[in-house]
Amino acid sequence: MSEQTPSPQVPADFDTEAGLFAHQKAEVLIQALPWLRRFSGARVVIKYGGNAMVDDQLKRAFAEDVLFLHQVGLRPVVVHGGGPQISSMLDRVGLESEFLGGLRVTTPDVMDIVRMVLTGHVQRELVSLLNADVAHAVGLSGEDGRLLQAVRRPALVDGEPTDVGLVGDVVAVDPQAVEDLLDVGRIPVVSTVAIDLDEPTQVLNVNADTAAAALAVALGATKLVVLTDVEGLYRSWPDRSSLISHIGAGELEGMLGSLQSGMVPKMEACLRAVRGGVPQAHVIDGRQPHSMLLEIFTAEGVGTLVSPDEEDA
Ligand SMILES: Nc1ncnc2c1ncn2[C@@H]1O[C@H](COP(=O)(O)OP(=O)(O)O)[C@@H](O)[C@H]1O
Ligand SMILES: CC(=O)N[C@@H](CCC(=O)OP(=O)(O)O)C(=O)O
Repeated sequence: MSEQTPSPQVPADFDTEAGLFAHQKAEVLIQALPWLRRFSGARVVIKYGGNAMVDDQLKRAFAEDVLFLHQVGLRPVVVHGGGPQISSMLDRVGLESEFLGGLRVTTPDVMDIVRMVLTGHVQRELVSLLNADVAHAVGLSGEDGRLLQAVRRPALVDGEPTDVGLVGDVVAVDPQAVEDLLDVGRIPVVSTVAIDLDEPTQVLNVNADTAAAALAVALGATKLVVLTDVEGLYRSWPDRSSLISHIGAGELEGMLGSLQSGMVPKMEACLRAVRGGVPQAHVIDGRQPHSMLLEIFTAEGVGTLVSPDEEDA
């Protein structure tokens, strides 16, 4: 039997898996250098939405990106969602999933499931993926060290405040538990279950986007990156030609009233972050493998960048 030889059409310095020549690989690395310098030591809060956790391969690519950031000297903090995962578990146990004004109606039974799915399932899975080779990641809930403190809030339905049960707004953050982990080189993975400031043994269900923004502000993060299941913010959703690559806080504030569904808390979160002193907030497509690396290490970036207006800066 004759030995297999590489096809003569493929040059020796071409990596077919990467689709790059050796000199192109070197170029990619060189181009990343200014960004590596700029973000060395920077805290980056990454919000990983439940809708972006589409399949195992994408989740692994997400973990690789976080580990890459950590390895090259950034300090990533992962805040995860899990809305679809909560809905699916509620369905399995025969409880209803109801949303009012974008917030889940959260009875005590639903709250038990929210806490169980976020801290016991989604967080554990992400921590395991991040620790597959080296033990860097540690999971915590907003309850730990009173990290996320919330007060109960109603939903707005046709402008009317409507009770949605055990749902809160994060009004205060004690970032010490996260700081402690960062100080010893860990990657914190945060589930967004908050404590009720008015009744500290009670827990509240909070939107993961707004919790991530509050944490980014409290940590003095350099960036908030929100991964979701669209390319970014569209000016006239669902017109795919209307993707906004850069928007200032003032203009975004003017747009908030016209946004729909999941984009409302996401863009409110970006606004809250930049108005709270985070220099850049991004919404990027979590369905694209390695979108986070493209956003952080290329001049073009990807998705939608929200920056503070001059007066906020
Ligand atoms: N202007 C807009 N631009 C982009 N997406 C929008 C817009 N308005 C509404 N959406 C919807 O918001 C969704 C993202 O929010 P959501 O489903 O809550 O994501 P996640 O689970 O990642 O938090 C998109 O998939 C899209 O259907
Ligand atoms: C109050 C409220 O609605 N909380 C959300 C929390 C999870 C979340 O925000 O997850 P995503 O980021 O995947 O949307 C919920 O129960 O679905």
